[in-house]
Amino acid sequence: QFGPRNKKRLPPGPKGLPILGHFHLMGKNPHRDLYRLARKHGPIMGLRFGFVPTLVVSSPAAAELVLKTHDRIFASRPTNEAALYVAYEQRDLAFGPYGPFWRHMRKLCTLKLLSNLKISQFQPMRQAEVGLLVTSLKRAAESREAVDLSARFSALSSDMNFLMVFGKKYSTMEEIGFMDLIRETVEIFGKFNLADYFPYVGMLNLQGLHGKMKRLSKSFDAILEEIIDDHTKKKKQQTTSDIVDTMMEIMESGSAGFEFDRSHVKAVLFDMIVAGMDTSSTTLEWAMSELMKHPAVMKKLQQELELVVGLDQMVEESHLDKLEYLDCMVKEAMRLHPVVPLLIPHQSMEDCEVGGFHVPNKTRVIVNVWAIGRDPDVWANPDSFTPERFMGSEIDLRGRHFELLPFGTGRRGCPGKQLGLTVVKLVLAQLVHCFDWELPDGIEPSEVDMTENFGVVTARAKPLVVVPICRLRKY
Ligand code: HEM
Repeated sequence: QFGPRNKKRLPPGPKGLPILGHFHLMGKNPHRDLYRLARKHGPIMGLRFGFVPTLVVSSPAAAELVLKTHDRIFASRPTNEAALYVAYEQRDLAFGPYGPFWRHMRKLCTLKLLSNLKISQFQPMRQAEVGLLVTSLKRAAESREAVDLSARFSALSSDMNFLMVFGKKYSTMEEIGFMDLIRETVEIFGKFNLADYFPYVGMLNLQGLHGKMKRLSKSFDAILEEIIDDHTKKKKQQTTSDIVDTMMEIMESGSAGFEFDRSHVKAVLFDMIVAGMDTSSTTLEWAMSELMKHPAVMKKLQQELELVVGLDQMVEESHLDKLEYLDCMVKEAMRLHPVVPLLIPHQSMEDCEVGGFHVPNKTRVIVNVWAIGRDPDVWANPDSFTPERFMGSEIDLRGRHFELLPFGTGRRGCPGKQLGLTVVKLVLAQLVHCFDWELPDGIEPSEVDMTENFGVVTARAKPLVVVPICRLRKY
C-alpha cells in the first residue's frame, strides 16, 4: 500500500483500532494531540475516526495544497447531524455542502451583509458600545474593583452582534432566553456525535441527542420567526437597516437571483449569531491575557497609542490603520491562540493527490491552524509571545500567508474577518489606552493561568479577572 510503485500511496499515520479507528488517541485537547501526532507522522497525515477517513493538515505548505491549490475539491463540508437539525438542514453558509446554492448564499453574505460598506455603517454603534464599556470600567476603577473581563467581552460582542443583526441589544434577547439557547446550541455543535462517524448509528439515537436537537431547533426557530415578524410589521424608523431588514428586502424583492425564502433567511441569521458571537470576544480575552502576562508589550502598545491617538482622546476606528504595533500584537495573539484551532471540517468532493498522497473522495479534512502557528520549521521560538516578530514582516491575516490562518482562507475562509478584526482592534486599543491594568490578589504576570477549554471556539478555561486603573487625562 505504501510502496513507491503503488500509485495510491495513502497519507501516513499511526495504527488505528478496528471500528474505532483513532478516536482513542484524542484527549481533552485534540488540537494538541493532533500536533504531537503530526510531529511524528508528518504534516499530511491520514487518520480514521469511526468509518470516516480523515486527512490532518499541519504545516503551511500542506495547508496551501488543501486551501489554495486544490481549494475547489476541498470546499465542501461533511454531513453534520447537529447542523441538519438546528441549522435548517445545512442550508446555512457555515455547514452547507459546496454547490451552486452555497455559492449564491456566500456571495449574498459577502456583498450585502458583511461588506466594508455595511461594516462602516455600524461604526457609530460600535463606538458607542465600547464607550459604554469604558464608562462602566471607570466606575470599577474608581472603587479598585476587579472585573471579569471575559464576561465583559462576551456581553460587549453579543451586544454589537445583536444590534447589527437584529437591531436589538443582547439584554433584551437574554430576557426571552435566547442566550441560553445559543449556548446550548454551540455546545451541541461541539459535542462528539457518533452519528457523524458511524453509518446507521444516527437512526438508533444512542446518545439521545435527537430530542435535544429537535427541541433546540424548534425554540430557535420560534424566536427567529418572531424577530422576522417584528421587522416586517414595524415601520422603518432607523436609518441603518439591520441584517434582518436587509435580508427581508432581498427576499421580498426577489433580487437574490436564486431560491431564497424564509428558511434561508433564518439559516443565515443562525450563522451570523453563532459564528459572530464568541469568536471576537474569545480573541479579545486571549490577547488581553497575553498583555497581562507581558507588561512590557502592554507599555509599548500604550506608547504607540499615545503617539497616534493622544492622551486626551479616545481611540476611533480611523486610528486603527495607523497602529502598527497593535496590528503585530493582534497577529501574535491569534497565532498562539487561534480561537478556532481546528478549522470547521472540510470534505473532499473527488479523489485527489495531495503532496504525493492519495486522498479519496469524501475524506474529512482537518486543518490544524494551532499546529501551523507553532510549527518550529516556520516560527523561531514558537511558544514565545513576541509581537516584534511581525514588525516589518509582510505576513498579514488575509489568508495569503499560510503560516498564519486564524480565519482560514480560500472559498471557505471566514467572511466576517474584516468585521471581527475591526472589533478586536478597536476594543483592545480602547481598553489599553484608557486604563492601566493590574492583576488581583498579588498574582504575578508569569502566573496568569492560560489553560484552554477546547470547543467549537476554544476559550480560556477560567475567566480573566483584572483591575482597571484610569489612565487618560481628560476622560
Ligand atoms: C475574530 C473573529 C473571528 C474569527 C477568529 C473567525 C474565524 C473563522 C474560522 C477559522 C472559520 C472557518 C474557516 C474554514 O472552515 O476554513 C470561520 C468561518 C465563518 N465565519 Fe468567522 N471568525 C470570526 C468572526 C466572524 C464574524 C464576526 C462573522 C459574522 C458575523 C463570522 C462568520 C463566519 C461564517 C458565516 C463562516 C463560515 C464560512 C463558510 O463556511 O463558507 N465570523 N470563521
